[in-house]
Amino acid sequence: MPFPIKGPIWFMGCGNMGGAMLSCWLEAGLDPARVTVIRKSGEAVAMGVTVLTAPPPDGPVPSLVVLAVKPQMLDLVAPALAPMLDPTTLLVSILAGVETEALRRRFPAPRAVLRAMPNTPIAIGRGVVALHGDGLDHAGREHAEALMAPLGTVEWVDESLFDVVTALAGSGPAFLFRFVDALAAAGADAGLDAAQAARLALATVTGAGLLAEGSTESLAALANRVASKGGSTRAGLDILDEPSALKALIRDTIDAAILRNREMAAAAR
Ligand SMILES: NC(=O)C1=CN([C@@H]2O[C@H](COP(=O)(O)OP(=O)(O)OC[C@H]3O[C@@H](n4cnc5c(N)ncnc54)[C@H](OP(=O)(O)O)[C@@H]3O)[C@@H](O)[C@H]2O)C=CC1
Ligand SMILES: O=C(O)[C@@H]1CCC=N1
Repeated sequence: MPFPIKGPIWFMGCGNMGGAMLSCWLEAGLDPARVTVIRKSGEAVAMGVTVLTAPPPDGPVPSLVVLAVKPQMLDLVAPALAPMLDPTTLLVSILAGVETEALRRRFPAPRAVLRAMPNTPIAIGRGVVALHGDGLDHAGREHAEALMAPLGTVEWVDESLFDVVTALAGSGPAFLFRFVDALAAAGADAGLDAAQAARLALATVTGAGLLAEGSTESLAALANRVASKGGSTRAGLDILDEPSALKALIRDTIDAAILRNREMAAAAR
């Protein structure tokens, strides 16, 4: 399938996330000659991609700009970038917390603004990308979905819930990595070799995720398949299922992340 957007494509910032998005798109057939990356270090990205430390002063207006700097850098990069855009530019922002209105104030020209919240597994095309569009018609939404499809699962979310989806899916991989580490550490504390425990914990989580993905059964039913009545898994689940245990811990974790997203949103307003 041809890349869904024609014309020049700029990345403002190309670190963990910008870099992963770009790799996915190049793998999906994007011609690197169409891409300009603007990044502080000027470090090379991929063969054929132009890398600059400031927006190109002349040349064609970009059809697509991906904002992929840290939210705190927004006001540093916006003044030089905004005048280079016109109504035909699709502005995509992956900045946590920063709302459409805050983007529009800094980038008044683009007709369409797309907020996207990816997560790090996009690097292998198995991420989650939550989207909220402003100024997109039906065709524009279809283009946005096609643009993000190589990255993984794409879902539209109302902007009022963007901080929540950022906490759940954007931050989610970090929370899960901690869980896997905790599983491994508990195994090691109980006597397993630490490296072996780490391998087993990761393989268990990967296998369980794939099993759940391919199953029509609920997660509760899948857990019950592991836990025989009166058996050892049930004894462990009884600890996790205490009202003040896992659910409360995860709720506090997600709430803390949501709160921080809201603080960043307020700062950008
Ligand atoms: N990490 C994650 O899991 C997720 C992050 N996000 C969002 O993605 C955005 C980027 O995060 P992430 O990729 O992790 O961050 P990184 O620190 O990896 O990347 C930031 C990029 O910004 C560039 N940059 C910094 N200052 C400037 C400047 N003055 N001019 C131009 N470029 C500059 C850096 O350039 P250089 O590389 O040359 O130093 C780098 O390429 C954030 O807004 C974050 O909220 C969203 C979802 C998930
Ligand atoms: O921690 C952050 O700010 C971003 C948001 C989602 C993942 N990383």
